[in-house]
Amino acid sequence: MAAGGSAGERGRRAREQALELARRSREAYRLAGRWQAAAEAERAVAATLVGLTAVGWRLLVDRRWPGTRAANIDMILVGPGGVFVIDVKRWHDRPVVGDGRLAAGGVPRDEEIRKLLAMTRTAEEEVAALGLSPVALVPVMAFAGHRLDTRVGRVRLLGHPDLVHALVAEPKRLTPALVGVVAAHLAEAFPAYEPAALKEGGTGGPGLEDDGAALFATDEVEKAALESLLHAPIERWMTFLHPDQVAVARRDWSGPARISGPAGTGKTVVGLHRAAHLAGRGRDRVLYVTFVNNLPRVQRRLFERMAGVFADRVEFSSLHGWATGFLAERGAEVPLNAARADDAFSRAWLTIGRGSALAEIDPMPGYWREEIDHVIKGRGLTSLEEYRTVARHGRRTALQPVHREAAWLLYEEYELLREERGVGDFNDVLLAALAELEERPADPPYSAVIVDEVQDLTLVGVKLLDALAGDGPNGLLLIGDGQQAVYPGGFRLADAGIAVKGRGAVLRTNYRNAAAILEAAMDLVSGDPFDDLDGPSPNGRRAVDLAYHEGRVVRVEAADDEEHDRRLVEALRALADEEPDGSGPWAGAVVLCPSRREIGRYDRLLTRAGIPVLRLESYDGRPVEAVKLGTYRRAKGLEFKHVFLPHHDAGLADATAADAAARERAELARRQLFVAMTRARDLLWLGSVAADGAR
Ligand SMILES: Nc1ncnc2c1ncn2[C@@H]1O[C@H](COP(=O)(O)OP(=O)(O)OP(=O)(O)O)[C@@H](O)[C@H]1O
Repeated sequence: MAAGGSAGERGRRAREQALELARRSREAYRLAGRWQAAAEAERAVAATLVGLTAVGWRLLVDRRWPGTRAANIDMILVGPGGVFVIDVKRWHDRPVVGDGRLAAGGVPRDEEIRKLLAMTRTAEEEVAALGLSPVALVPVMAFAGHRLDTRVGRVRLLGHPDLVHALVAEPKRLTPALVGVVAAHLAEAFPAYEPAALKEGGTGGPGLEDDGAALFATDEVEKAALESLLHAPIERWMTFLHPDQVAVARRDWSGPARISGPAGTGKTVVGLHRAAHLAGRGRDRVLYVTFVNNLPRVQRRLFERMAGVFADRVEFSSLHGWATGFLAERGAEVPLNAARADDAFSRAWLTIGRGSALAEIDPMPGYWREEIDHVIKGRGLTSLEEYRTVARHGRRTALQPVHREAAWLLYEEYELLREERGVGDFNDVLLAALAELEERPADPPYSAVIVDEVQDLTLVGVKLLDALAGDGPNGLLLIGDGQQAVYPGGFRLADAGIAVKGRGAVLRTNYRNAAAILEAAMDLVSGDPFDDLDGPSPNGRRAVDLAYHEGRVVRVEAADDEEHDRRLVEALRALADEEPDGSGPWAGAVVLCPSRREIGRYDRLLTRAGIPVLRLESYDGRPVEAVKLGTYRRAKGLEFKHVFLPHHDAGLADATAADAAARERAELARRQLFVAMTRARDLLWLGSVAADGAR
């Protein structure tokens, strides 16, 4: 067929489509005219919005607000961008927003905002049963006779002429099928208003000039719909969760609360939705804290995509980052210098530790450094008397009084040498922040503090965040899983004086890992008891449901290091053939190593092989066409499509060791490897070298 012929055909189809849209819009406009009860302004707005129904949106007009006798919701519009709860205003005076408040003609109009938010919450409750998160609902105040595009908190304020463009430009959340489902559900929950109860409105249909307006609206709809195609759809969980997850995200807790559950069960996802929910309710900010440094960056980015409107109300920070900033504000900085503090410890070990009773239990200094970091300083102990009797949760060695005395002496020597050097360690930062906060509360306070990966915090860290949040309703939320603790030595919430009884939720469906991957990871730790903040758990085999998806575990046993590394590079290169969607072979891949020592080696190996590398320290969750590289600890809370663990079993060598310190080390190594393995969604590559060929 000649080219001109097909262009002619396309032109004919475009004209037909335009005519169809114009016809539907005119019909819709006539229909709008029949809403006798609606005020003129509402009809005009409805007539504009109804044009969107030609491109798959659903519009519900003048609906009853359940639970009230006379109140109505002007409009509920459901489209790709979510659910818009619309209140139409015809104000003579121009609406003005200042300092987060709405006014017109010098009169505050906050009450109108409050009413619209209450309506939106009712709609939220209704769609929560479908698993729709509150972030997908947008309260909109539409102003007839004004031009406007701004916000008060989560409420969008739009002039009538600005409506369509703004609503269509919202990022896509719902597929056409979901639009239908959600709209049908809302139509049932919010029945059409009974005519008897309606106020009198205009009677006639639109005049001729209005017909023109309707045609213009159609053009606008087409243009806006086209523009919306430019917005990539965001992930499903950013809008739809399991209804139980939505319930947890929206739950009212009368005091500190806790979300737990095994790896990959959506704890962070629920935490992020809860942050959005709480940010939408109050004027104060929400603090979202984790232990790992780079995780807040990734979480902030996810949150911005999921609930951008609240981005300035939720602060994402690492615990130490927050504490450092707080101390700086107070002019009470701690001269943190980890390297010089390490040096102070090494000296203390040489002079006091090495020759003491401690060497009977573990002759290596690492164990005792952890004892100081996680038990003595981590719990904020201030006297040997306290240390003598403290329960060392999570540590497997039984210390006799002589060992506790020796450990305390080592601690005192370390403190002395550290202070002589005029430097602080990470614990000093938290201790100073806690002391500062106890003396003078933070101002302005946060309405809520959400702590993710709480199992990795020290007792002092948790006390600090508890002091910051207070014990009011919905103030403190602790999210975590003791099975994934990657640091030794834990605590019980009771030690921090935090009571969460009756305020807990446990998530049990793993949405991340393919079955084979989860099975392999679970096998590794199923025999290990672990501590889970409110008490010990006898073994590591836990009941988890799986949201099915395909994936595999590849085990490679090489004869020597050289072969091992060669096969790693081959496996990474092979990804290039497996990515049919053109997203690039390496964007979803990570190579993880047990400690920093191995990182340089793999960086060089991959770079030499021409594979681009991005260290996890610099990763912020954005898709980058490079293999990510980092330690098991750095990978906390993250997930990747393909996870490669070279020499994955090298650290498990003393798994059968007889003495308690070695057993504890082996247990910790298994837990760290477990965390690394459960980062994998579709492919887990486990490299090892036959015993006689190992490095
Ligand atoms: N309702 C859901 N529907 C689909 N996917 C979901 C749902 N909830 C969570 N997910 C997916 O499960 C993955 C794991 O979620 P998340 O990271 O919140 O789990 P987690 O419990 O915090 O994991 P971990 O403790 O291992 O860090 C997320 O990538 C998300 O894509």
